[in-house]
Amino acid sequence: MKVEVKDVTKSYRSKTALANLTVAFEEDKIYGLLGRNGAGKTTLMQLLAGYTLPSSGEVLLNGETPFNNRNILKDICLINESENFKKRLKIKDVLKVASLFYPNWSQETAEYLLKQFNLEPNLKTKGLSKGMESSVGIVIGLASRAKITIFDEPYIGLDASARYKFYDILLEEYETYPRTIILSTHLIDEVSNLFEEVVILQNGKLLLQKDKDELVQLSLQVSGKSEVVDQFTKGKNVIHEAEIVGMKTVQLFGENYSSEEAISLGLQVERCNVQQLMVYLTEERGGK
Ligand SMILES: Nc1ncnc2c1ncn2[C@@H]1O[C@H](COP(=O)(O)OP(=O)(O)OP(=O)(O)O)[C@@H](O)[C@H]1O
Repeated sequence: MKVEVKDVTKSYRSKTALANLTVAFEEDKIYGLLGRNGAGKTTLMQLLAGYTLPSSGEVLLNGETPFNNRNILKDICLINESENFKKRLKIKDVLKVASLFYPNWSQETAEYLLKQFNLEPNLKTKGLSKGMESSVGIVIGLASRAKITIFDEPYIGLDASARYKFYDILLEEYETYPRTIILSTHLIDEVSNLFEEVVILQNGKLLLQKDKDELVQLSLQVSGKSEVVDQFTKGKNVIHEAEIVGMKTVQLFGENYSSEEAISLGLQVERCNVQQLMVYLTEERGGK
């Protein structure tokens, strides 16, 4: 399913959450949707899932607007950080309701995942811990097999081992039944291995959209004696630097910087990771 966001602005009274945003998502890819607090990620995901309408511009899924469009919404599943299940229902009833909504629903996957997350289907959702609620959301998201599955910080309250279980199962599921997965997260280090493409929002605008490996290849981190580092980085696009007692570490971004020259100068060289790039590229001091 083709996802196009065309020149979308979304305002809440005086606040502009998204400003003339144009971005597209391809079929069957895992996207990392990243950005600082308030960058507009949740707003974008809610627009994609038809929860709300843009103030201007268009959100199109296979050429149709998702808002109030059952034909399209059956293929989109958005799991939020705070899923509000009807408290009277048992877990199995919540899953039943979801299964009626999503035509590709896999009951087998749902049952497998319940076991993986140690969820007893007869438990009422009323008494669930935060982590268990998150697990139910994850079960729904994965078992829906919706063509577009969106997770907005889905693991609040999940401990590290449950989160790693989620990442493993997500990848397994994706390999068996490819779909478009959009993952918004602040735990970038944990999740970035899953991303094929990275979309970074900043102040409601698109800062960059790139293949994850290409993104990392465009970066270079060099460390060593300050004067040698300065000699190497002169004229290059520095996105961050830190200096302690005559030693400097500098991150560069924007070109396929050759590591050979830096190594020949005796500098230590490595690529930046996605988390570093998100943080440094969105620093308000304009990158420097
Ligand atoms: N319902 C709303 N009413 C008023 N302002 C809102 C509303 N929803 C979002 N905003 C504002 O729009 C901006 C973008 O918010 P959004 O939740 O989309 O960002 P985000 O990137 O998901 O942030 P976070 O990482 O903190 O969850 C923020 O300034 C937020 O305060």
